[in-house]
Amino acid sequence: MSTTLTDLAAAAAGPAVRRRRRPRVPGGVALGLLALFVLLSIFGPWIWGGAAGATNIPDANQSSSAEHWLGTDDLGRDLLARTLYATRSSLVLAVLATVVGGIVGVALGLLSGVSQRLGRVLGAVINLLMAFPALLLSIFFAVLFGIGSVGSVLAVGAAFAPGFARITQTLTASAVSRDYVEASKVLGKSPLYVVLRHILPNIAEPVILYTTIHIGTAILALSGLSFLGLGVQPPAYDWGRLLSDGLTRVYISPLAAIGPSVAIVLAGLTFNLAGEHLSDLVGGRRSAPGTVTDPVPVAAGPAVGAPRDAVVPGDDTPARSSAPAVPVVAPLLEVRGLRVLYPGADGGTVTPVRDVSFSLAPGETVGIVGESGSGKSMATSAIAQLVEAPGSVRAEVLTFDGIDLAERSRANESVLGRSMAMIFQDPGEALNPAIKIGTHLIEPAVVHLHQSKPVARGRAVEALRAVAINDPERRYDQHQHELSGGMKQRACIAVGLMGEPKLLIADEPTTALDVTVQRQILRLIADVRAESGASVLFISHDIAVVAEISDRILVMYAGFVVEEATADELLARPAHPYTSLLLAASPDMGVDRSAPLPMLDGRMPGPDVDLPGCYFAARCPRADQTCVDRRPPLLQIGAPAHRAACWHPLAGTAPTPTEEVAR
Ligand SMILES: Nc1ncnc2c1ncn2[C@@H]1O[C@H](COP(=O)(O)OP(=O)(O)OP(=O)(O)O)[C@@H](O)[C@H]1O
Repeated sequence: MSTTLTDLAAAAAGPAVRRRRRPRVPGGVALGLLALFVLLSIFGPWIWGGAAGATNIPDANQSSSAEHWLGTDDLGRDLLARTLYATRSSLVLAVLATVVGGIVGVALGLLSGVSQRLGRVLGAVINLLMAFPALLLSIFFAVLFGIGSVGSVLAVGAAFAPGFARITQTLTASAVSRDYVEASKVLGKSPLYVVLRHILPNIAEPVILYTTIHIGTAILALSGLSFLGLGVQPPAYDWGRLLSDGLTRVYISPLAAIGPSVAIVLAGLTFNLAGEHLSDLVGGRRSAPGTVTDPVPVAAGPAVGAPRDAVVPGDDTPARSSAPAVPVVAPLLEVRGLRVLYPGADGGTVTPVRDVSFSLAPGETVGIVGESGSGKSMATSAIAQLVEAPGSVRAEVLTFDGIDLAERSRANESVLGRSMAMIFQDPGEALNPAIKIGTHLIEPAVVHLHQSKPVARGRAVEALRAVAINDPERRYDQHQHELSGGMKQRACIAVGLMGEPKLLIADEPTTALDVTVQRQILRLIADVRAESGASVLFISHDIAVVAEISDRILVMYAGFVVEEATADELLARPAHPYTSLLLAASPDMGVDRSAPLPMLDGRMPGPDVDLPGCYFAARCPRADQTCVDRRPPLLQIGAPAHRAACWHPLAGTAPTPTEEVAR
């Protein structure tokens, strides 16, 4: 009858994975019974207190009668009155024990969910404790904490804590991987803030449901302890104590034992059913998000008042900036020899990012393209300081807006939080569902620009308007589930505008959106760039999408930049065979659509593979022994801004070996 962790996780996840397995007792019955028990525990002692405590020796040990339905005890006290009176103590102790277990378990679960190392140790302890039945653990802890009400509450709480820790750990592990937690880290928030602000509100619902259900189990556990003489001690009593006393005279008056037994079973069932009903209600509520459709963006004009010359009226193509192809001013971002390393399974090292070097001028848009697993996201995570232990980031140079990102300091974190904004692939993941859109928006302004909330609110409404969200005042107070996918992504871009954005990192921002919305978002990013002057690092596996928005393009393969050129040059004269195959495989790039797409045979070497030569050699139609034996450096090929790492670049793009890129 108890609801399982899976049920709770399913309820938390939403209707898509929620299962209905059996006919349920109507929710109204469960809630009605719950209300009855609550009323009994409040008013019971007032109503039946006198009868429950009044001794009457001549009436002692009577069996059931019209006057005493459950009979009397050895002091002549009415057992029905005592059973009703004991509702308060039984329920209050059960609630206290569950709360104790909940607080301890949730704290342990949060700790193990946010710290991987601590998580492993705590996880082992939790697993060990979960191997024992809770009732057995309660008896063990009751002996440890001492006999009596306090000891039994602590014992049952301690026995429940592993279950709470397990569900919290599971929910936290899922919550910490959400993009809005990553975004919060970009803003430089402390782990405590992240836990309180982003994790706790999102796990609260299933944890509360779990608590409700466990009150029923706590009633059984505490009654069991009292029955065994380990719980409530005379003259105090609860249902377990009454059951224990009733059993001694079960042959005289069976109802003396049956009365408290029925109370225990009924109360236990009531809390379980009420928990299940709440769980259903939560699932039902989530199934009606009231999603609205994406509005057509503000006609042809730029969303944030971009200069008219940046946009051709009626043209839906995102405008490229007139920024120079090669940075001639001091770069905003300078990356040289960037590597990301993780410990491997066999004690070795895996290197998802092996060698990335590039620079980004103020106002410039650089696209990073490459097939899945080439290290695009990992490289930008390293730039945004989002690579966490056990991963480590190495770089010869890694500077942003004049600060050395290798130095972790509060001042640096503040610059990052203010000036760097991330736009993630799935806007639904990037916005915390428990927090209003407006709260997401004002955070960067309040935390990093120290603006007052009213000022930040004014700016937030303007930012929503700037990204073409209609009725921004109303949207400000809504939650993410009330917005369509395109609107959510617009809201995420608006969050980025709330600081002083100098760099927008957009990691596949259109992949999760449908095709028409994709183009609106691409255009919006181009407009935002034109208006704010921010640089953009735009990641996609789709070279056609990258080419539309970027001034320059980096092509990544197996953790290396294998080619770099202006967008026009790359499309017209790809030098690396891999780039050429990527272009040929993209149906949007003007290739003959009737011809079959060339397939890239073989697989990209994983981050655990260490090769002396070119990582593309095994799949390359032009490869020879030199490619297998020696790694090609990134060399200038033809045009000044065009570089490729290839011993045999494509015709018409002769290498210039003397101009090897300094690293
Ligand atoms: N925590 C991690 N530890 C070790 N390796 C990882 C970790 N996270 C990702 N990787 C590996 O790093 C490599 C690069 O991943 P990354 O996500 O940067 O690729 P990507 O080019 O962005 O791909 P996609 O387009 O699919 O997101 C992959 O092989 C991936 O398996």
